[in-house]
Amino acid sequence: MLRLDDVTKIFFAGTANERAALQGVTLTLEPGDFVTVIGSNGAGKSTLLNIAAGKLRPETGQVTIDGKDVTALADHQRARDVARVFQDPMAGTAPHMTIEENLAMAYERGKSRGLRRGVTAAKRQLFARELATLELGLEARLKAKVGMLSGGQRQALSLLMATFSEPKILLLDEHTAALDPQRAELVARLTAEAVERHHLTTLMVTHNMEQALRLGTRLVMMHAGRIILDLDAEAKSRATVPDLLHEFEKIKGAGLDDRTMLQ
Ligand SMILES: Nc1ncnc2c1ncn2[C@@H]1O[C@H](COP(=O)(O)OP(=O)(O)OP(=O)(O)O)[C@@H](O)[C@H]1O
Repeated sequence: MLRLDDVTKIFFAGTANERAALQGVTLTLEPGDFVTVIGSNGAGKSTLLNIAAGKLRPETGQVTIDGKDVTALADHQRARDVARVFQDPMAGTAPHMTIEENLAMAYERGKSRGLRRGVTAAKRQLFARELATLELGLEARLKAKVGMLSGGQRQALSLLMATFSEPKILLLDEHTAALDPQRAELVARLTAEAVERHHLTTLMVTHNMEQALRLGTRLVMMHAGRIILDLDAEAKSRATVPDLLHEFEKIKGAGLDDRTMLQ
């Protein structure tokens, strides 16, 4: 469903600030794969998502979605196929619009311009049904402005907006990191349910190794622009946080000095 072939991304090439963010990364996600991505700061995780989303173009390599070469397509040209939830709960929703207007916008995402916009009675019913799955009572607040919601409620809504129109690829960029532990847990549970319910092909970046092991069907570890570990469902189910730390330690050579991995 999603294929990255030998993808390289270099920032400030040929200057003293040159940064090889991705170095020959090859990754294939089959339909329904839910891959969690971990790695130290600057490992290339966000760049990987940006390349998949079309926010960035690779210097070399190819990106394929559902058999179609999309390497040259910008993010808005992939909008029908790719949905994304960011770390910042404010990023995925429009605060001055109501819950139902936000959902209507997401519903129309990537559809042809000729389609009627706005909220019809049928859509309102659909939105209420979808909101009820969040179990946050938002189905009774369809006309509330999104800016009035808490960070956790807003992130749950962002997740719903990204998933209910069933994109081919779902990209989650540390989407629980800015929430308190209880809300992070809720959004993690909602993520697992939505991915399962819609059978979504998903890439999720997280700094939380325990979460990376618990969620998803496959785990990828990155370091210095490369994939250094790729665990399938079976290997992932047996792996522990100390195992992951050990792998990371091995690649870094002299002991673990990146505390951001320790969560
Ligand atoms: N827009 C950019 N311009 C210049 N350099 C960049 C840009 N984006 C990323 N980089 C560099 O590319 C490398 C990979 O960054 P990236 O953000 O992908 O890492 P990451 O694994 O997501 O890190 P973190 O966990 O800290 O978010 C880093 O060296 C970073 O400084």
